[in-house]
Amino acid sequence: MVRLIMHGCNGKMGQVITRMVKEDPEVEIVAGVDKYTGISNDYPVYDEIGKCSVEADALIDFSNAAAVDELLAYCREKKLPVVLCTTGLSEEQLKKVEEAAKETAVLRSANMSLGVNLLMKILKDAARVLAPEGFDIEIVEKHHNRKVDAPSGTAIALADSVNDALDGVYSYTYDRSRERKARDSREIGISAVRGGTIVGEHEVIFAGEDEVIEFKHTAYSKALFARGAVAAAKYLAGKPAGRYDMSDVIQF
Ligand SMILES: NC(=O)c1ccc[n+]([C@@H]2O[C@H](COP(=O)([O-])OP(=O)(O)OC[C@H]3O[C@@H](n4cnc5c(N)ncnc54)[C@H](O)[C@@H]3O)[C@@H](O)[C@H]2O)c1
Ligand SMILES: O=C(O)C1=N[C@H](C(=O)O)CCC1
Repeated sequence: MVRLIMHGCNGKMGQVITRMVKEDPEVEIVAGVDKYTGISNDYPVYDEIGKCSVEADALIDFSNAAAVDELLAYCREKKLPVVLCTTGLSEEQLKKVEEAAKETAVLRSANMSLGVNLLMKILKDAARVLAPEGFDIEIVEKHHNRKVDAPSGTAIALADSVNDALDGVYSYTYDRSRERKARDSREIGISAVRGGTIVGEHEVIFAGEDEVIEFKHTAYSKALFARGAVAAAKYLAGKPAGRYDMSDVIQF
């Protein structure tokens, strides 16, 4: 049995995971952490990570970027493997993720779904063929009206995946309204749409002369991300310190 701490347990993802884990005989949530304590769960809930002294094998985090520094310090100190799913982390926080991974197992992924992780792999091949042929690359993402970070972590991860395949020479453009000039050939445009209850859509567009190729992933339910996060926690429990990602968990 893998014992989990659910960080952000009373948020949307935390509650989807809470329900999912009840049906899974291989995992158990032994404690939750959330600064909002107005929901009753069948495990103890602490309003700050530092107050939780419950023994666990792994921690899943779906919270808020502002909570991540304290969380990383906790996981480092306890040598607790952490599945970090919160998006919108700053450059400084990403460095702290690397530091934490020297002392405990850290799996950070902006998107826990099979489809997006496969898409990242496929995009590398597409980019290597299409970019030298002059195709422009644009990413459009759509999410629900409660999302606080933009662009999505997934959109940035998709752009990084493409850029890695192109020797990292592309820059990212998030806003075209400030300058009146045509796009540079070595840029990836990233646009964010927010509205209603859209769970998550990502389109990567390669636009060339007289032809356009589009790759699209649509998430229809948050259960998709929850399944990936629980699988990641099972994988990470007992692993040595280091950086892991979803390609370690998902066998393509
Ligand atoms: N990696 C993925 O596949 C994936 C999928 C969905 C969402 N996300 C990301 O996960 C995060 C959470 O998403 P959500 O839809 O569940 O959001 P949400 O706002 O519904 O839930 C976040 C929860 O975290 C709690 N929280 C905030 N600050 C806290 C703190 N300091 N300590 C403890 N708890 C704190 C909030 O009270 C809230 O209950 C976002 O960053 C989102 O982008 C990632
Ligand atoms: O609902 C969210 O918030 C999501 N966030 C992730 C992101 O920023 O990429 C993954 C999709 C859902």
